[in-house]
Amino acid sequence: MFCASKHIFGRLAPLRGATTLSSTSPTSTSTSSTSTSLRPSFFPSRSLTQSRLFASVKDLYYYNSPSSRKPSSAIISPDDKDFVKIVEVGPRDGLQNEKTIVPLDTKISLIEKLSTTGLRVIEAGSFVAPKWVPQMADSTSILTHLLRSPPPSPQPVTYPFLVPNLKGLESALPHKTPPPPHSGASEISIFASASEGFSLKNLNCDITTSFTRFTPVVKKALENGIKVRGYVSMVISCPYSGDTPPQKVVEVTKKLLDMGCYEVSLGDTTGVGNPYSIDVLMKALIDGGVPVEKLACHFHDTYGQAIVNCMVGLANGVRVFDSSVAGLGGCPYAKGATGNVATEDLVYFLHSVGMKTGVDLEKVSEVGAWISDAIGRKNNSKVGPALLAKRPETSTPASS
Ligand SMILES: CC(C)(COP(=O)([O-])OP(=O)([O-])OC[C@H]1O[C@@H](n2cnc3c(N)ncnc32)[C@H](O)[C@@H]1OP(=O)([O-])[O-])[C@@H](O)C(=O)NCCC(=O)NCCSC(=O)C[C@@](C)(O)CC(=O)[O-]
Repeated sequence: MFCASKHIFGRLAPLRGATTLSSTSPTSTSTSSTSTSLRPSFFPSRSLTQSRLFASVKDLYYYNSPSSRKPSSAIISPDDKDFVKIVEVGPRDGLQNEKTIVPLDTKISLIEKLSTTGLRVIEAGSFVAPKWVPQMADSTSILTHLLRSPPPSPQPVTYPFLVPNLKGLESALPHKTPPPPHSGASEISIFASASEGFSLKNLNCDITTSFTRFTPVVKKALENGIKVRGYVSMVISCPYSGDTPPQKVVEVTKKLLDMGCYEVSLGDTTGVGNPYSIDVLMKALIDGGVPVEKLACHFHDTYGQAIVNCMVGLANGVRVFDSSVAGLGGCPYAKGATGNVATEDLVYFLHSVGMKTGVDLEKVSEVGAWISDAIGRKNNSKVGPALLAKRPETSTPASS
């Protein structure tokens, strides 16, 4: 049977080298019909990138025979060459922007239900200042619960927590004294910005200061055996600072990797990216020496481009994608930003091109329906409701 990912890798490697984006003059890129968010002024002329992009997409679909497009929800090894890791961010990114505080029991139920779906990474909360993000104030209780009563799951699951500073790290470290005793988080994420404006809004400091604060956090976390993931926000454009130069993303990504992050997730926080701008960014990162296997894509779906942007990430060799069940979410400091790409839609897409996630699409769709109902939100997944609507009426819903 034809292997999709082999050909994506195999054929894209020469493409990357062969295609030179030489027309980089900002003046040559501006036309009256293209808004800045579609083609940021830092970005090169469209035609060369277009041919490269179309070749990548053709690789992804043309060479993937229909026989390989089977749902793959069986438990599979992360070492499988077609494996794509999904980082479920619903309980954190998905809920952090909810105005009404979601009860702790609902958050824990969400994490427990997600744990049964085959997901291997579920971001469970964040140790940030409660006056800034009150919705995440109960994250210590969530960690304590997960450590005391690990959710039953058919596969090993990691539950990372966001940490902005040393005070946040204290909550993630093992506690020997009550209340409450716990043995610590196994993974944290630090979150930087590629734009000064968002850094000031989100972290209350500029990018340089944020790194001064991250340095001791990463050092202490690693000393305590805690893995550290990095985020870069506003990788395409920022509502406060305008378009983000790809080189700035490269610089921030490299800093995060150099300081000890094992993986960096690229946040299109406001979902303004499109296949063109994402492709240019991917090329800048890869050509800039960032190993693609250390990258993850974290795309919000504000403009409905998240799935196609994930396809561009996949075609460039990315094998880690962040998503949120039912497309929950938004960012408290990015006005108008809506949720991440829905996990259900991402899993459907990945399976359709022959990649393996280990995620049971039907089960995760049930969780999406349940949480949307539980918090009174519209389900932003397209696939979940469509799939569940096709089920025979005798099926039992997940909410029972
Ligand atoms: C970074 C700070 C803390 C600076 O906030 P600050 O106000 O500059 O900090 P401070 O050191 O001056 O402290 C102010 C108060 O906060 C407390 N405090 C201070 N730190 C903590 C902590 N860790 N945990 C609990 N409490 C804390 C501290 O104790 C003090 O309490 P007070 O004396 O007033 O009672 C603040 O700006 C903050 O919490 N920011 C987080 C904002 C946030 O969570 N944003 C959303 C997540 S990022 C995101 O969604 C993007 C992402 C990752 O998904 C990727 C993408 O899509 O782009």
